[in-house]
Amino acid sequence: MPATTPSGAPPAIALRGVTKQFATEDGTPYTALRDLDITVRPGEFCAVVGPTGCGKSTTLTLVSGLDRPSAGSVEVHGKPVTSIAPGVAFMFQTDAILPWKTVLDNVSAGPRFRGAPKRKAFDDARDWIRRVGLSGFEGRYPHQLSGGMRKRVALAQNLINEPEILLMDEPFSALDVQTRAKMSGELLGLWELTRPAVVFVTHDLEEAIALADSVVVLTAGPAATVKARFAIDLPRPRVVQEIRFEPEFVDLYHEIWEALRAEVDVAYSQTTQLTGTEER
Ligand SMILES: Nc1ncnc2c1ncn2[C@@H]1O[C@H](COP(=O)(O)OP(=O)(O)OP(=O)(O)O)[C@@H](O)[C@H]1O
Repeated sequence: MPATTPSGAPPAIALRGVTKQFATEDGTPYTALRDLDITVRPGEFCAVVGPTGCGKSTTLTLVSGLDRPSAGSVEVHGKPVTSIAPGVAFMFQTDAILPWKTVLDNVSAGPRFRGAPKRKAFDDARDWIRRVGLSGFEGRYPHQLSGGMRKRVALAQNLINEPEILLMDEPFSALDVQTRAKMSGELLGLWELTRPAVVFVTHDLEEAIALADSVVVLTAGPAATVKARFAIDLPRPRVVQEIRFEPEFVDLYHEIWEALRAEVDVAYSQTTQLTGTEER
């Protein structure tokens, strides 16, 4: 695994030999991740797929600094992650926007927290609100918005801070299929503006291929690790809703699904065995 990118800069993200164990109720450790190696270049869009419960969210948590590995190293821009790192934004499955604040106040919260003058923070927030297509909704509260609109607020709230790294944990999974495809397309357009390195966790292989420069497939847990990494060399800019019909896309889908299917089968048989045991 290279220690630097071809430009000589360290990778945006480097997980090397990472193992993560959790304590269980009976005191025995549960090994969620084992010997995990993932590197992401500055500006790279990396999608992580794997069967349910394999450790995708745990991987993001380790990069964010919200938790520490049991063994191995996690580095951001060549520096060990010891706490929540500046320049790293995290977008979760559930909305993290504040219900008692307007769209404008939510989006300007980051710059204001960092001490930007109110006027500048509001001007920048209005710019980002426009970029995510919400001009005219500055004074609305989150409960007055649709799910897709709230995701747009969350995107603006993150991107206004111009993060160098954006961690996304199934950010659009709560949306209906059409809104989800639309949001994925919009995400790519917004990503092009500031080009953070992205780690995007998803269950949806089509979404992963449509968005990413690379797709990492994790094995089924326990002790999940990287099974394979695929380069997605489809040209950009991409039209997310249409790229899935391209022959190159279909070929990649078949190739990656072969790797993923075996792990999904393992995870599924583990769950059904567990269920069977419980029912006996
Ligand atoms: N704080 C914790 N304590 C104990 N076990 C945990 C903890 N966090 C995660 N785990 C376990 O680690 C494994 C990986 O969890 P994780 O949430 O990272 O998987 P995932 O791939 O994101 O799952 P999903 O696809 O269902 O969202 C699971 O078996 C989970 O139960």
